[in-house]
Amino acid sequence: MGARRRLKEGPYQGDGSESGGRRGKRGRKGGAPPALELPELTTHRWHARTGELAETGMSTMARRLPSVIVQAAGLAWRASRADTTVTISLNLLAGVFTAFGLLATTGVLTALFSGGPTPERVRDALPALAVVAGAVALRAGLQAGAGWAQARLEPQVERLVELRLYEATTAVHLTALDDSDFLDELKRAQGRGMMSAPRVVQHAIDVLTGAVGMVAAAGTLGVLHPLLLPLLLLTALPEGWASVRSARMRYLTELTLVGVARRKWILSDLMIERRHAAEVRSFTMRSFLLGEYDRFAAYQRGVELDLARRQTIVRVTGDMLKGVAIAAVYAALGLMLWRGAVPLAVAGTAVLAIRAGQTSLVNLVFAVNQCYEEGLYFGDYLAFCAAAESRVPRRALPAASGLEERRPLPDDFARVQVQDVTFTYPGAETPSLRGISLELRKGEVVALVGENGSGKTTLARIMAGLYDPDGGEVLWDGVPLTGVPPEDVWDRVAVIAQEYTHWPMTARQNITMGRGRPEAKAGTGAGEEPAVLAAARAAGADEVVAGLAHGYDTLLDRRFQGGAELSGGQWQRLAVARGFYRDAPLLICDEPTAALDARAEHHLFERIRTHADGRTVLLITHRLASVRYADRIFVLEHGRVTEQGDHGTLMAQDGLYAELYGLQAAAYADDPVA
Ligand SMILES: Nc1ncnc2c1ncn2[C@@H]1O[C@H](COP(=O)(O)OP(=O)(O)OP(=O)(O)O)[C@@H](O)[C@H]1O
Repeated sequence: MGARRRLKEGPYQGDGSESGGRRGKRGRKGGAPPALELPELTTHRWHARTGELAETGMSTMARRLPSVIVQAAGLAWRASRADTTVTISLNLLAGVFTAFGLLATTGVLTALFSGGPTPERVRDALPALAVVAGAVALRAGLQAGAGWAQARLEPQVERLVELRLYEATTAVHLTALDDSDFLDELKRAQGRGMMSAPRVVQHAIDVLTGAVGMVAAAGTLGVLHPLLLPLLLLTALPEGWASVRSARMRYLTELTLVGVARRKWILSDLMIERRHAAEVRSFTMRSFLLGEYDRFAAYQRGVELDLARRQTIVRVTGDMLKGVAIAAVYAALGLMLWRGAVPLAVAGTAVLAIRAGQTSLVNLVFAVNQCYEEGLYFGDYLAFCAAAESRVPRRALPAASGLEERRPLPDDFARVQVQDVTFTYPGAETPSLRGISLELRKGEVVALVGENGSGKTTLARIMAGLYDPDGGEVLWDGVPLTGVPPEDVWDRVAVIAQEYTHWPMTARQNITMGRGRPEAKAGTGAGEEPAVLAAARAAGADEVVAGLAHGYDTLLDRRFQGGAELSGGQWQRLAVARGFYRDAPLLICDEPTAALDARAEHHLFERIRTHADGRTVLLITHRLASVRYADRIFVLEHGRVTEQGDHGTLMAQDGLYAELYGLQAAAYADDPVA
């Protein structure tokens, strides 16, 4: 409530953050907007660049700019050599014609300002006028061609950077996605970083275009009279300063509002998404959510109004300085004319050249600023891609050397051995697995049981080749999983995961995911691929599909027209069918029945008990009645195997298993208390 009142009273009163206080004393260097009062947003790493930008002066920018331009050029070159070449060469040629046209203007003016009757003077000026017209037309054509090539470059650059990022994120070690720093860098790279790539290319080309225009105008002025060159700089500087400062203010404001925008986005998601709608109503969340949204929106509005005010001051100051500079330039030109230092025709051309050069210089300064800013974000993107690529397991790379000398992973196995496996999640203080050893023989059903957090899912993920153990090995007939490409392991393991994806695709694709055959037939059952039908029947998903409007072709996502929604248990039946469909020798079932009704659960465990068509099954479940038929049971406690054996042995041991089993059995007894 306190924070809310503060915001309502005036967004910038009382800055709670240290950086905001310091910046306030220094008078918000670089046009940075006031810092946020909301501690959860001020500390966010999204602001990492704010300070850097605020502190960066023009000289630092000029020093670092070449490397940004080289990166942009490299990116454009990789995206399309032809379009990059065309863009650069046409821009250079356009500059040549600009200078040519300006110089030809002197001829026109000389003819017009000479003595004699007017029709004669006009006639004399015609050849030079034709040259000017030709140069202007050619320059316009060249600029249009350059613009077209530049527009073609943009989507190609976007495609390149998107692909590079997603190639890395889908290949990195799964542990990277448990690392909060990595996730943070990923968000920055995927959002602002990726967006900056086409912009950095575009601004680098703008820098080139501005520089070429400048050189053309400056060259012309230099030819006309060397003193005219500084006059050009004098007129362009105030406007250049104003546009850079104003852009930087806007930029810093946007950056400071990123946290607010994210919060607003999360809140709007809560208020419009169907999946939250029921809880928003039943927990009477409406006024809370609207109030929170309004709080952030009010803050944003305040910051933006403040920006508009500060930008106007800068723009007016720039315009005033520009007026003074232009007056000084015309006074200087007048003086030179009066003294006879330049003829009238040359002074006329100089005015035109100064105007052209002024526009180019303003564009150039602006483009340099933009290029530098975008370059910072592009740097984030590049750094993330490099970091992500270094976290792709080396053995996953196509050219991984040394692997070919090792033994390949067998298609099937006689036994899988887990030897003294230890594992700690990144950033975790305690290990999740401590020296686990167990063995699975072909065709067995082996169960892992234990209380919440004992390490069952973690072990299953290591056996599925998703995590590499910190110590110890998982071996398939003596071949360590860490020595073969991970795809080879994933290909031979089917996982029915505890948390599975509701793939926003058809029912068929939800079953065949990753193994789907392109020729998979459409239809509602009769023409369906037998393996799909068998997997669906085994999981009870056939009943789910029978109730869908378009059978296996039904899209399972309500966000699309005609899309259907399933219940939790129906989704789980599809997830189980997906596991059964995948013809892999090892089937890992991690809590496969949590959402199933009693009949479906019984049916599924019956299937697993009969060894799921001869496969080896690793079963994780808290339903101990279903575990009693397993060939062997391993009990995990705090990441260690503390008991092992079949049901009878473990009951006789009277340890944790017997206790948990007894508790569940008692719940079904006629008189639980007895
Ligand atoms: N991504 C993760 N990052 C950090 N720690 C994790 C992560 N996933 C699990 N853990 C921790 O590892 C330990 C083992 O978790 P795991 O999911 O393997 O347990 P489990 O036996 O499968 O539990 P449950 O019966 O609740 O499914 C827990 O202490 C958990 O907090």
